[in-house]
Amino acid sequence: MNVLFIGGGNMATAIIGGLYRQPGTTISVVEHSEEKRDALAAKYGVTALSALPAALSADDVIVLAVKPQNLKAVCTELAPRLNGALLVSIAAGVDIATLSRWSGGTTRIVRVMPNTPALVGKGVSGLYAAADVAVADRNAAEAIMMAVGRVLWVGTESGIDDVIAVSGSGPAYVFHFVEALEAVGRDVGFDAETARQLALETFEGAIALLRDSGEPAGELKRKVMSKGGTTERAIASFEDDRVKEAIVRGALACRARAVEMSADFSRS
Ligand SMILES: NC(=O)C1=CN([C@@H]2O[C@H](COP(=O)(O)OP(=O)(O)OC[C@H]3O[C@@H](n4cnc5c(N)ncnc54)[C@H](OP(=O)(O)O)[C@@H]3O)[C@@H](O)[C@H]2O)C=CC1
Ligand SMILES: O=C(O)[C@@H]1CCC=N1
Repeated sequence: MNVLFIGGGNMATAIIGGLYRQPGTTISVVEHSEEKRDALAAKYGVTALSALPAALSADDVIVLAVKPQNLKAVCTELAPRLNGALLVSIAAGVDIATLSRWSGGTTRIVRVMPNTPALVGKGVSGLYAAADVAVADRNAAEAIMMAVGRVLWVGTESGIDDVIAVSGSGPAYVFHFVEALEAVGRDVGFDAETARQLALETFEGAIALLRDSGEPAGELKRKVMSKGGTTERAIASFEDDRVKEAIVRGALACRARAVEMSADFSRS
């Protein structure tokens, strides 16, 4: 499979970091920044280009990995040289109908919503394709994302917005929480490295326990909360501050932004 990434930033790097180990996959990247091109070529042995190739072929898979606001320009430039290549868009907030219109009317499009843990092979991606997209094209998009983690197909395009709210943007929510836990560690007197290790081991251990035990998070939470003890006081404070509700509101605001972006781009 020949995979051409357009945009070699955070998310493309995360996917390439897993994909480059796959036998039978040739990876090229078109990226503006010379520094990023050099880094990608040196680290992953990919072909790094400063401009789009003159012509593509129907066997190529093009991964659109630029920011949504750069996507119209990229698609417009791609349209005359696409020659039926498959488009895989990882952009948030740009619908297939809009991508198709910008790309000269092609319908060979799969939308994917990955997340950055792809870089360490622990990504999770939501995928969506319209009913008329061939099984071979779905399989190609799925194979790319399976190289960097788990995949989940959603049955409607709005399902991609649902995936963004939970797992696409989700790593940032977790990092936000880790930042707070590290800050507590430092505030009570640990050095920065110790505070970081305590926070990370706590997250890793808690996730491992969730997976291994199969018990719901609420049940495991209750097992930490000794009656009249310390955790009970912490959780009561979180509840007073409506922390859970704030996280839900934030994730729904994330989803609403994806919907808003899709509406805006559909008019451009
Ligand atoms: N980051 C994440 O966690 C996730 C991101 N996504 C999606 O992935 C896409 C990329 O996001 P992310 O990787 O974070 O963004 P980045 O800004 O890190 O990467 C995009 C890269 O593309 C370059 N670029 C812009 N226009 C062109 C062009 N015409 N040709 C070649 N290169 C170009 C940019 O260069 P320059 O900066 O010079 O413009 C930049 O290096 C977005 O659409 C986002 O919605 C999806 C899921 C998760
Ligand atoms: O913040 C964003 O718009 C992108 C999409 C999902 C994660 N990052």
